[in-house]
Amino acid sequence: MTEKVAVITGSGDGLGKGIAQRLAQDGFRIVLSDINAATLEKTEAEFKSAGQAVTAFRGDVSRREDQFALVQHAVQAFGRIDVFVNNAGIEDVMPLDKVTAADFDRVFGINVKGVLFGIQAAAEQMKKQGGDRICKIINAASIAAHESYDLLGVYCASKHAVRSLTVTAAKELAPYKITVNAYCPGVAGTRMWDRIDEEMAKIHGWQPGEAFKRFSSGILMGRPQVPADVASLVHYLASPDSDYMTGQAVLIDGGMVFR
Ligand SMILES: NC(=O)C1=CN([C@@H]2O[C@H](COP(=O)(O)OP(=O)(O)OC[C@H]3O[C@@H](n4cnc5c(N)ncnc54)[C@H](O)[C@@H]3O)[C@@H](O)[C@H]2O)C=CC1
Ligand SMILES: CC(=O)C(C)=O
Repeated sequence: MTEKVAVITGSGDGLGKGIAQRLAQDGFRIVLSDINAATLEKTEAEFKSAGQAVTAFRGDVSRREDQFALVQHAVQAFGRIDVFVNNAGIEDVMPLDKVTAADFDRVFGINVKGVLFGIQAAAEQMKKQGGDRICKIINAASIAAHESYDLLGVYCASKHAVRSLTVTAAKELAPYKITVNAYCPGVAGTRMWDRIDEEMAKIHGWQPGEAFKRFSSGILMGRPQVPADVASLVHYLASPDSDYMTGQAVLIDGGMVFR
């Protein structure tokens, strides 16, 4: 049987890169995608020098045509798609009374429309494959999909929307043998948290690192997470072990939010 193929958006850096590394170790052929050409090229070169089967596509998940072009690129390179990870996302740090229409559209354009377009593009291809294997769509949600935090209102609303899209897509795509689940990380020290920390410090007059420390201080496992923690869950969601699971938004946060 042909090797499986996984597409991961926002995989030039951060959690997406960690997920791509884990799925490559699991034997998937990897399609990297990111809006940032520099990190994308660097990550592709790292995968190639590790001898992994990889291709890269530069795209913006908020553009529907880019998501469909990403799927075309994957199929041209590797013939099929088994797993599509809608990982790319952005944050926004401000109180609700400061949010402009443009701020809202930027966050929802990437975090929500990006996931919707990814689901549409991936499902179209997976349906064509005819259900020969169970295919998996896996979305990045967050603890912010289960809880709502001050200064992160629009971001939290966008991640609640991702949870909802995950359930609807699971219901609509089950007849085609496509499962749809989401992973919900907690606090990971990626560039996203560097930016959140910087913005919160400006608003509260805190020292650099303080917001990250405050958010991480109650984690039961005693440390913030690293990309490999999140990638372990995505490994499971991408594997046949999760074939009977769909429509779930699973927390992987070291013990922060309990649902
Ligand atoms: N870092 C954390 O603590 C948490 C992150 N998450 C979610 O996990 C996902 C990944 O987060 P991080 O790796 O921390 O973020 P990050 O900011 O470190 O990396 C995100 C990657 O996505 C890319 N990207 C941004 N906008 C894009 C677009 N329009 N099209 C394509 N690629 C784009 C960036 O260039 C970057 O490589 C996001 O959806 C985020 O909301 C969820 C919970 C916690
Ligand atoms: C970045 C994130 O998802 C948070 C703060 O929950």
